[in-house]
Amino acid sequence: MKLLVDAGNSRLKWRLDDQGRVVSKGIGALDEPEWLAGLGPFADKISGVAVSTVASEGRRLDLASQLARLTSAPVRFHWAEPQRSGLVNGYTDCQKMGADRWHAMYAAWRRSDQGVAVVDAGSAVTVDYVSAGGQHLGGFILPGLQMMVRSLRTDAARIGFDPSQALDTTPGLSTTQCVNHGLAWLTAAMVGRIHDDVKRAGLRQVLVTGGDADRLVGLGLNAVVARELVLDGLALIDEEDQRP
Ligand SMILES: Nc1ncnc2c1ncn2[C@@H]1O[C@H](COP(=O)(O)OP(=O)(O)OP(=O)(O)O)[C@@H](O)[C@H]1O
Ligand SMILES: CC(C)(CO)[C@@H](O)C(=O)NCCC(=O)O
Ligand SMILES: [K+]
Repeated sequence: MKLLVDAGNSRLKWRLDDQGRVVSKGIGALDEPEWLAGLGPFADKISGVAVSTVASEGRRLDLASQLARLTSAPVRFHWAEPQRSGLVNGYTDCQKMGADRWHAMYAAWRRSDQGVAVVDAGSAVTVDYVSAGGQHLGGFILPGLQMMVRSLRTDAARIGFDPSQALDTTPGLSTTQCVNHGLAWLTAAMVGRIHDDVKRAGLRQVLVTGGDADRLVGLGLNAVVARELVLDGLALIDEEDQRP
């Protein structure tokens, strides 16, 4: 049984796979080791752990010691790579790319033989384009929804509002509306830009993952929701690396 871990900046997602079958999964927080409790019953069946993380080095080491308390199985951290099975990273310095982006892109590349856009709507939002030939054409990094809400709250003294999941993009008539509609309006504009780029680059599909995936679809993103794209790519890569 293999434990897959996607440790993002705010949340951690885990999944237990056994020969391609999902045995169990969960969500936790890096700072709160409670998530490990859900794994207790499986601990002695874990034969290996694969991790994709974009957390700081300090938190990565905390995670490593949490995992060492759970299991003595080997823990493998996977990072962005220059290339793999036909997918070519467009970064000149691949080590600088977040592992989550590479793993999501790899899963997308393996499940589609056409050009694809990969959108990860997490703490930060990332957009990456991959041509039909597997060339990473580049991407974008933007603040995520909670990050934008937080910055308005923290850095603008007179902006008091109640955040909502509103998808209304009409002009607001109160502070709360102006903020919530503004965030939806901004996201809808991003969705439009993604559609333009996809058309221009001749990509055939958009895959979206991350905590705000449904919100993007709600705002018009023409995409297939792939909830665990990072874990899917991580699973494929770890499997390939373990093969003799
Ligand atoms: N139960 C939830 N808890 C926290 N965030 C949630 C929840 N449900 C949806 N979200 C949304 O998900 C976003 C965070 O997404 P996600 O959990 O994919 O991020 P992450 O993997 O921690 O971050 P990243 O990978 O970008 O560093 C937030 O902006 C928030 O709006
Ligand atoms: C952009 C995030 C935060 C998205 O999770 C992550 O992929 C990351 O920390 N990336 C490092 C910078 C880069 O990808 O170029
Ligand atoms: K993520």
